[in-house]
Amino acid sequence: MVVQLRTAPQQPGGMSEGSQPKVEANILVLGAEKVGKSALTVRFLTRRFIGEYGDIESVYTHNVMVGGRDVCFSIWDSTCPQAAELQGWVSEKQLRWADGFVVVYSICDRSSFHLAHQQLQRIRQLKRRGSSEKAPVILVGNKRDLQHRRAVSSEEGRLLALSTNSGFFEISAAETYHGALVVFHELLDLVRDSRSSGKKAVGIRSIVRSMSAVFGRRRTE
Ligand SMILES: Nc1nc2c(ncn2[C@@H]2O[C@H](COP(=O)(O)OP(=O)(O)OP(=O)(O)O)[C@@H](O)[C@H]2O)c(=O)[nH]1
Repeated sequence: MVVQLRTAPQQPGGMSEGSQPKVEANILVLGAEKVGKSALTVRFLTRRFIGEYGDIESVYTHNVMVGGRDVCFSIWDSTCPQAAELQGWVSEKQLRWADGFVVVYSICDRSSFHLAHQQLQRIRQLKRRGSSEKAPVILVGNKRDLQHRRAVSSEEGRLLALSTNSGFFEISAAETYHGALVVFHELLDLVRDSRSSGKKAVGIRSIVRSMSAVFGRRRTE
């Protein structure tokens, strides 16, 4: 079951105050069990770290101003399947729903890093509908405050992000709000970039289509 939660009242209509269209972004938060997916999400939504979180899968709707633009985030805080053979799995439904992905591992848990790798590969296999662009992804190494229990080096995280064309941050959802903020804002930038390059590609495709339609017609005349 996925619960829908709203953290701030939504404005009616799709336009923000300055008559700029509202930006909407569906963000899927993935990762192994207990890596801090909910802690990261709740930190971003409320600025708070509450320590213990339920294991109910939730989609939060959150309206916020980013760089003067009205943004509506829908954030799906997913749960990791219990069965070992399903753990790297990301469903078709999730992949199609999301405009961008946050893949979280714990720097203290090497198996969560392996799982993050599998999930990144699965996301990368997806050819996005209507776009040749890669899906925007941020890889997050969480629990940076637990340096004495570190099992995954920053370098390994950075290399994995580089090899999968993802952004990368190490953060502590427990210690600061800033890390969570940067993750979601950076991902929003990537989503917007990918949409505008998608539009350019569609624009070029439609020019090519019109030209071939014209030439095609001439050939048959
Ligand atoms: N020290 C430390 N603990 C953290 C941090 N983030 C989360 N935790 C703790 O890690 C545990 C799991 O956090 P959750 O946010 O519930 O993790 P999750 O990935 O959503 O868990 P599931 O949905 O049950 O898989 C909790 O006890 C949190 O308090 C962090 O940055 N540092």
